[in-house]
Formats: sequence, structure tokens, C-alpha cells
Amino acid sequence: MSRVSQPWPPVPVEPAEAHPKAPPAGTELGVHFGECFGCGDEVESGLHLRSRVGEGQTVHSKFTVTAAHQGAPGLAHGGLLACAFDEALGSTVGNLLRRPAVTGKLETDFRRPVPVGSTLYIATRLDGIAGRKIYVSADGHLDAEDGPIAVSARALFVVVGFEHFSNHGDPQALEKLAAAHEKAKRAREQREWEINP
Ligand SMILES: CCCCC/C=C\C/C=C\C/C=C\C/C=C\CCCC(=O)SCCNC(=O)CCNC(=O)[C@H](O)C(C)(C)COP(=O)(O)OP(=O)(O)OC[C@H]1O[C@@H](n2cnc3c(N)ncnc32)[C@H](O)[C@@H]1OP(=O)(O)O
Repeated sequence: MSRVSQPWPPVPVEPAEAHPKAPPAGTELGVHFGECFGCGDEVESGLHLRSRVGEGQTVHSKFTVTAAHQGAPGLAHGGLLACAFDEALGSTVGNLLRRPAVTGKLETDFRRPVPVGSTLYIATRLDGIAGRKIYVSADGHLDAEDGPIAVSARALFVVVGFEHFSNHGDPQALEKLAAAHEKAKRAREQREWEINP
């Protein structure tokens, strides 16, 4: 079977311009929800993925594989690696475009094993927009930002109304997301104050 994939994005797209209020390059992005398995600080065995805005339409994320993330002995579970990419890609869409969106399709290429104890550096870019459809892709580098690519992913996110989360999930979803957003903003201001008092 060939590794050659279909053209990407699969449909004609407009360039994805960052929202005028998108956080600038260098900004450390906070937890979007404390109970999120991908980034939440309240989930002990979660991925605790952390992200920083890069230059252009990019976000740089990283997470360290622990014993809680194993599939085969000593190796990361592929589904958890896919989760890390869903989080990194979703964070890129949400923070750079500031539009609520959910994953419609997520494709992963697993190229090298990812051992427990290694850190995956995930570089994500916005590839384009077609109406409500947002195309985004990422490479996961092993143990360094320029390390070998262990996993690549590409995804379609579909823009939804904020009511998607309260109608289909927790009725308090919007309040919980807003509270997490405020907490992340305060933490960011505190960090900036410590760096530039
Ligand atoms: C998650 C938190 C978000 C919080 C947002 C708040 C603040 C944002 C700030 C920061 C966010 C930070 C971090 C976020 C981090 C992680 C994110 C994790 C994301 C997830 O983990 S999220 C869970 C998994 N996700 C789902 O739970 C989706 C279930 N699903 C549905 O809810 C519907 O399925 C939906 C809404 C996708 C579409 O439904 P719909 O009825 O609204 O629209 P429709 O079906 O018409 O699709 C419209 C156009 O997309 C095309 N299309 C759709 N799906 C396609 C597919 N699979 N392949 C090819 N094309 C597809 C159609 O073909 C059509 O294309 P066209 O317009 O050209 O005809």
C-alpha cells in the first residue's frame, strides 16, 4: 500500500487569516477546559499538552508520553497520539481563528514508534478555509522541534454555533469554557507581569 495521500486540502480553499484578536506569536496558550483529556490540568493521566503561538498561521505544542499513555509495553498508544493531534489542531483553529469548531475528520500517519518518556513536538499550520470547513495539518517531531517526524496528521474542523456544546454536551458548557478562558487569561497576564514587572 502506498503512503501517497490524497491532495490536501481536498477542495479549493481561501487562505486562513488569523483573527485580528488572535494571540500574537510567542503567546503561551492556556488550558481551554480543566477536565479536557488533551490539555486539562485536572486530569492526572491526561496528555497535559501545552501550546505556544508561532509565526504565521502556526502553533507549536508539546507533550511527554507517560506510562499512562501506553499501548504496547513502553510505547505510546496510537489512539492517544491521535488525541494529542486532535488537541493541537483544535487549539490552533480555536485560538488563531477564534471560531468554535469541532473535528469532522482526523487522519494520522504513524511513521515511527513513540516511546514512553519521549516528548512529541507538534507543529501545526492552518491550511485553508472553505465556508464552515477549516483544513489544518501538523507534524509531530520526536524529542526536539527539529527531531525526526514520528507522526503526521491532517484534519477537517467544522465551524459550529456555541450552542453545539451546551445542546449536545453539558448544559453548563459555555459557562465552564468561559471560566477556563478567564483563568488562562489571568495566568498569562501573571506570567507577563513576572517577565515585565
Ligand atoms: C472542543 C472545545 C471547543 C471549545 C470552543 C471554545 C473556544 C475556542 C478556543 C479554544 C479552543 C481550544 C482548544 C480546542 C481543543 C481541542 C478540540 C477537540 C475537538 C474535538 O475533539 S471535537 C469532538 C469530536 N467531534 C465531534 O464530536 C463532531 C461530531 N459531528 C458533528 O457534530 C457534525 O457532524 C458536524 C458539526 C461536524 C457537521 O454537522 P453539521 O450538520 O453541522 O454540518 P454538515 O454535516 O452539513 O457538514 C458541514 C460541511 O462539512 C462537511 N463534513 C462534515 N463532516 C465531514 C467529514 N467527516 N468528512 C468530510 N466532510 C465533512 C460536510 O460535507 C459539509 O460540507 P459542504 O458544506 O461542502 O456540504
